[in-house]
Amino acid sequence: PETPPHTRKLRALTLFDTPRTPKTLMSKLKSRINDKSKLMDDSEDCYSPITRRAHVLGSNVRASLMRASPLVNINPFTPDNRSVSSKRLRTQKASDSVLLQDSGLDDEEDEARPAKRIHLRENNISRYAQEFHEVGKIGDGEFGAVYKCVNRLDGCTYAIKRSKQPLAGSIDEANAIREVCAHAVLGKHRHVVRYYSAWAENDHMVIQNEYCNVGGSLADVLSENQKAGIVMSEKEAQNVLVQIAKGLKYIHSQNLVHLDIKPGNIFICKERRSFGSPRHSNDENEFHAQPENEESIYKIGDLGHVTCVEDPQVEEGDCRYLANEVLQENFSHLPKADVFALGLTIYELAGGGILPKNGPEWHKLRTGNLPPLSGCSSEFNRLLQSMIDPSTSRRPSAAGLLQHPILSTYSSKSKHQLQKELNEQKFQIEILTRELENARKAPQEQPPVFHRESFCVRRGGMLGATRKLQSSLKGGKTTRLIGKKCNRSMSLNMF
Ligand SMILES: Nc1ncnc2c1ncn2[C@@H]1O[C@H](COP(=O)(O)OP(=O)(O)OP(=O)(O)O)[C@@H](O)[C@H]1O
Ligand SMILES: [Mg+2]
Repeated sequence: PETPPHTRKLRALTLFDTPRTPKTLMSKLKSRINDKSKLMDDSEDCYSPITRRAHVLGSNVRASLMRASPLVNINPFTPDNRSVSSKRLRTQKASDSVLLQDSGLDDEEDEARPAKRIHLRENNISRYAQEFHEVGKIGDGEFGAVYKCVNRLDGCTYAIKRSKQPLAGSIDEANAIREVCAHAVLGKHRHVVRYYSAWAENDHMVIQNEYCNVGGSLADVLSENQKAGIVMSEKEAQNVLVQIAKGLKYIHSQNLVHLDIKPGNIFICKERRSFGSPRHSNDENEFHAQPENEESIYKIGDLGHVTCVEDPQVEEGDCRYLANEVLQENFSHLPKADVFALGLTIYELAGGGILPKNGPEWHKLRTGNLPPLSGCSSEFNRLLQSMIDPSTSRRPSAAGLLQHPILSTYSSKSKHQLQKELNEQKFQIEILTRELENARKAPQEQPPVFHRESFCVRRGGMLGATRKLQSSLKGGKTTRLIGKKCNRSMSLNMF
């Protein structure tokens, strides 16, 4: 290998039969040792950063800080708080005297606010049993167990992740809070698992997430395929690659990185193909056998390792997918470490076999030496090879991957799909035109009535027609929009 890993780390790597890297193991060990002492003086721990700062600021400022800072955690991943934390980083480097002269109370207050203010045990509201009906366990990870649950009130199904160990005061607590913060910031993308809420019960973190209805991860698909002697087709592997690259592109656009991309952290949803869906079933791009009206949506989950690009707090992920530069503690190109992990994930799915946790095979992969997949095209093999290139500058970015010629068919709509969508829109326009004619002919005192379809078309770009309809609404007398004179089957959700 070009850059041999640190020998101490290398030795430790071979000692444990676990995908966790030595750094993770050591930090866990340390946290357990520290746990007892932290538990003994919890209140001081909670406020110690404030107290420390307050000594510098004087008693008046201390009093204001205690009054002004609400007891809430600070999400380190929101853009506002990221700028505060990088500011904090800069000011830490400056001398204390300069800091005191330059800062007003507001700045001092921002800097003095610790990221973690509420400890899990202070938030012990029992919700799980009260609010959810547990259907069954759907997964088990290093950190937590995941249950399929139905919310008693809204009747919807969720995946609820509960930490295995009591967390208060441990490093796992910080990680759990990090996972929640990351979810709260990133939960708005089709290819990232959606977050609903989080709370603590008996020192355990509980996270309520979107339930990915296949009820497992790509690791489960992989092991089932391996048992059955099946290998995922190149087209399906490309489909997974595109979807996860889209999720990563979004995460990276927020200046965050996942750092634990692997089949076990990619969850699957089967969705009905919606009206105007970009996927299509009857053309040459169909990639696998599943009912025509269903498609697989792959989502990035398990955000327990997410960190900021600018001020990274790196907790290494599974060592089988770990880029060498991260092991070497070079954190200057972290998004490319996600691309590396994705490359090996896809390689494994497409028949590359079980990945090594250490040893010469592990190092060989880190030199960019990827044995070609026999069932796949040379172009696809080359693409995977580039994703694990030892040079981060030669590795494509997540956004760059989506531009790759062999993947572009998955990233854009086909001619067939565009034609289909155009026909659907023409049909909707025709319906709206007729309704508009009828509305013009109708007697003045009758309020205009819109079908649900009208609304759909308005959203589809029928601005002119809508303006006419709006003006006919304004011009009329004050009318009851919903009720007495309206046909019950009509809908008026227009504005
Ligand atoms: N939202 C979800 N929908 C469906 N299944 C899920 C969901 N979240 C988790 N699972 C299942 O639970 C398993 C463990 O979840 P997750 O990876 O979040 O836990 P973890 O303890 O953080 O894992 P790790 O060992 O990677 O640290 C997953 O591999 C998956 O099978
Ligand atoms: Mg996981």
